[in-house]
Amino acid sequence: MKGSKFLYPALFKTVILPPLLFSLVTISLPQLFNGFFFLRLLGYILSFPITYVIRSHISVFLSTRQAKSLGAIDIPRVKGRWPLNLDILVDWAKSGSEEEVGRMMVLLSRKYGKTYNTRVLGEDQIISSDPAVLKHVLLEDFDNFVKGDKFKDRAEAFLGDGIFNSDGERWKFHRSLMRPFFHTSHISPTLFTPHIGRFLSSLPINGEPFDIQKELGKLALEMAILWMTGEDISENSINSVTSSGWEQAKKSLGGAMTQAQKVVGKRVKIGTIWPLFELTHDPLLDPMETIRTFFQPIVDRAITRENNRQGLEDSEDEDMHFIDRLCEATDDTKLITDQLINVLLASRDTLASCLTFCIYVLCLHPEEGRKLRDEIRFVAGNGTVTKDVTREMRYCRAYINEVLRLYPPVPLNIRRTLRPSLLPSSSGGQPMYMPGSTSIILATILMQRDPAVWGEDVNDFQPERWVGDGLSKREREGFMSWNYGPRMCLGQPFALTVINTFLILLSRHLDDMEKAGKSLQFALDAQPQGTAMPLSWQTIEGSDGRARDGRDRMWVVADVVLAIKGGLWVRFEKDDKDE
Ligand code: HEM
Repeated sequence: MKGSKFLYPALFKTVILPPLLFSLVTISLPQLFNGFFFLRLLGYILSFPITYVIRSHISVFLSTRQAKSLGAIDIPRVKGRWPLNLDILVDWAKSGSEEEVGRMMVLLSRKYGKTYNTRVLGEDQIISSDPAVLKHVLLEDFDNFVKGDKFKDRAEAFLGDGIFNSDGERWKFHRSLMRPFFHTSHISPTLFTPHIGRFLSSLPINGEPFDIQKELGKLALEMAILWMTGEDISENSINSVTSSGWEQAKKSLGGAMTQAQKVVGKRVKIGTIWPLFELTHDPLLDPMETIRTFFQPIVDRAITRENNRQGLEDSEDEDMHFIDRLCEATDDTKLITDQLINVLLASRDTLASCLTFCIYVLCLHPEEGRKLRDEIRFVAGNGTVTKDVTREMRYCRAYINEVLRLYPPVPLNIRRTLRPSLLPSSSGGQPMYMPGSTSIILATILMQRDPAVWGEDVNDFQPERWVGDGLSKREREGFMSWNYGPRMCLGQPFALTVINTFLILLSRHLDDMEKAGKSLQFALDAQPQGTAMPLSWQTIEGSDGRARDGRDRMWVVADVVLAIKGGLWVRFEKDDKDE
């Protein structure tokens, strides 16, 4: 059975062990129970919560003792309103995909500090937004903090044996295999310029509202596939594969990726007993069928190309794509496909999220948008977008960094200890003891919005803070949108090339629109019902720490990545001054 490696031991501990222990009690003390059927029944029923509570107390006792022996302290444990902190579990489950998860974390950190243990159902669950802890986890004790076998087990059918789904030596193998392919020399803005140009000119300009977040999701998918495989999968494009099955898979690829991500996300949320929720069907079968149908002929063709290239003296070809470099390095078809799926997962949503928030901020803070466009006009003019041009755009880079600081596409990350670890604290003091086989949620978004790290103007959108040598060591270490340490994002050069190119072309498009007296504005009236941000959050008092202290105008949620609830609805509107 799928997932049985973790399920059976868990079932033994929670379902079999308690009555077994109670049976031992009844056998050793027959005089107490013989003839008292209801007492026995009650004993069996109570054996479950009692064993749970005893196990929980034993683990707390052992952890505290171990902490003391190492000169450390316990990580502060949250004291919920209900036994075993069940209220936290319920709040967590209810808030699910909403940004209220972040809200709960803020409230808890106000009470317990930047690192605390929610300890739901007697199981340690550490959460931290302390830069010192994040650095410790992602860099200083890197080998000890892994994605873990449990995650691998839940994502295996989707990510197979890919970089995202591996640790230790296997991860090192993937990383060293793929690193050279992400080098900036293999990524040129000219690959994306026509595509982004077509995207921008397809946007409605007659005042009709449109959800640009959704459109950017498609664009990010298309650009990732274009760079990885050379296939243009945008509408009306001509492809090297033509079968009707493949055409169908091409159309459904984005949806299939989202579905597969949701299934894995749900498994992670349910925890060890996820296989029990999939006894009658495997929800990954359909999306994986689509994803594999899409990639298989593309991989087959790349392998044929590689075979034809072999033996040729100078096989380095300008038109080589990520897939060709993979085929050059290995002929393992499954490995190649797994890597493509992993990179697609890593790139599509993060890129779409960053582009979405670049536009959101452009509409929200027109003054900074104006500075961005002035620089683009000055540096890039109307010429070809090249790496030299993008390198010159200092304000643009600062703008992107500031977007990533306030709206990190991956707002939370998670790791698991192999062995116990001693967590530091930014405020000094004794280290905190974290047991082995325990998960920690790294709350990047809270760290990047923390006044203790970024100063009192933390919630202001201020690209200037990134210009020159403006950033302090504390701030530099408090920015982890690309992750940190050996597992830092491999796709950064790709992502920045696309984002820079996009902003240049967008700026030119906005200039053209301006000549026609139109500007891009929020279309709040078009926001689907129930997704508009509550009005009370638009003030410091009403927001109570949400919505960047009342600065946001749209409801930001932590979905698969950071996103805007209901979509980012905008329109090209006639400027008031022209009316
Ligand atoms: C703004 C866009 C992006 C952001 C903010 C971002 C951020 C991140 C983060 C936070 C991680 C660590 C994830 C983890 O620890 O589980 C990561 C890993 C990774 N990213 Fe990105 N990413 C972006 C775009 C991309 C793109 C476009 C690609 C590929 C073309 C890519 C490829 C990867 C890969 C392969 C990894 C795995 C690295 C490893 O495990 O060693 N990313 N990225």
